[in-house]
Amino acid sequence: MNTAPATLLRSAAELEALGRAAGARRAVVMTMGALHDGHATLVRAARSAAGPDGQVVVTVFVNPLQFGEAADLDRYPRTLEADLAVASEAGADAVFAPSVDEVYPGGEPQVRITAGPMGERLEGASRPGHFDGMLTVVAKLLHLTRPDAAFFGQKDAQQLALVRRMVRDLNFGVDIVAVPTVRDPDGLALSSRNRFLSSEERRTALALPRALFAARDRLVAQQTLHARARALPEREGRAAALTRLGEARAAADTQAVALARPTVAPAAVLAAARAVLDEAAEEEVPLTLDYVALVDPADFTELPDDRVSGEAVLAVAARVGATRLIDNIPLTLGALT
Ligand SMILES: Nc1ncnc2c1ncn2[C@@H]1O[C@H](COP(=O)(O)OP(=O)(O)OP(=O)(O)O)[C@@H](O)[C@H]1O
Ligand SMILES: CC(C)(CO)[C@@H](O)C(=O)[O-]
Ligand code: BAL
Repeated sequence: MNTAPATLLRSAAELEALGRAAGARRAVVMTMGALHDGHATLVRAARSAAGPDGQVVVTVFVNPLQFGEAADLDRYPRTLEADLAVASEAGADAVFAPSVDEVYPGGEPQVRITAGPMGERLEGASRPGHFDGMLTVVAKLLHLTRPDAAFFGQKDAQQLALVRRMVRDLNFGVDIVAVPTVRDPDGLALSSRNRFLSSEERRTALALPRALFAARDRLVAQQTLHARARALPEREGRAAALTRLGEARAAADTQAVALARPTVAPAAVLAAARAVLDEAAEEEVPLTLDYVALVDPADFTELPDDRVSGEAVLAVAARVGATRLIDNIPLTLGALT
């Protein structure tokens, strides 16, 4: 791994001058700085995709266009020196950290990318204009860095889906690579905003991953039960099924339910998550739920209750104190294969 210090580039001209060897692949990781191990994981993935002869560029830019509340923009952590060290350690060759004037020399751009209907759902509904601002800067940074591949975290699942959609709809000709969410050992997804949480707030915030895991466990339990029920020979009656499974009488009824309804419906997955979130709303340091939704990963529309198979994302957003956090988990509905 390349642990030489990454070159700090402050302007588009410096980025242009970086150049690259003929045929060398360039991989880009876009960030708003305050780098943590989630970002480092993206950089390591980019490094291994680019290969030793390729080039990895990390961008660090707190994009005013994607912030609603001025306070959120003002207090966003800015830690460039530490970011350089993290990016270098993870294998970046260069860190492009332009000023706002460098990115928007003519002031706020008049022509922007519009995220469309997907940009108005969930995060888009809570942060109006956020996704237009995000896509506009991602488009600019793609033009400035001209990578073969760009790496994005699954933690910002709706952002990832929108970037994919923009690249497809507008023929950007770049590979978008998704990296799974990196979590602290207690389950909390790493996020630059976690540093604002007091220890009590952090305890409450753990309801986010707990809710997601409870929903996943509910789904898997039902899928497992159904798979076991299906595996029993048809001629065996319910009594024999009971003996085989070594379960109590109630289990036979559950089996009948499992067979009648082959998998968990969206409402049941959501109910498992909601139960955890409702409890957290009653804590002394409470969680204020913004949304919890089971959505289609392609367009972030909510799944109807009769959708019992296929890919899904369970997404949640909540405030704890003054900090707003998001998290999600990918799920596969339907019978175990
Ligand atoms: N825990 C994580 N696991 C994987 N990828 C992550 C994680 N946190 C952030 N990323 C990804 O890093 C990239 C840059 O994200 P960003 O700089 O906004 O960091 P962040 O920690 O999400 O900050 P915040 O949540 O406070 O905005 C995005 O593609 C994002 O999805
Ligand atoms: C992609 C991004 C760097 C654009 O500002 C930002 O939204 C982020 O850090 O996820
Ligand atoms: N992490 C996504 C960027 C934002 O919150 O503005």
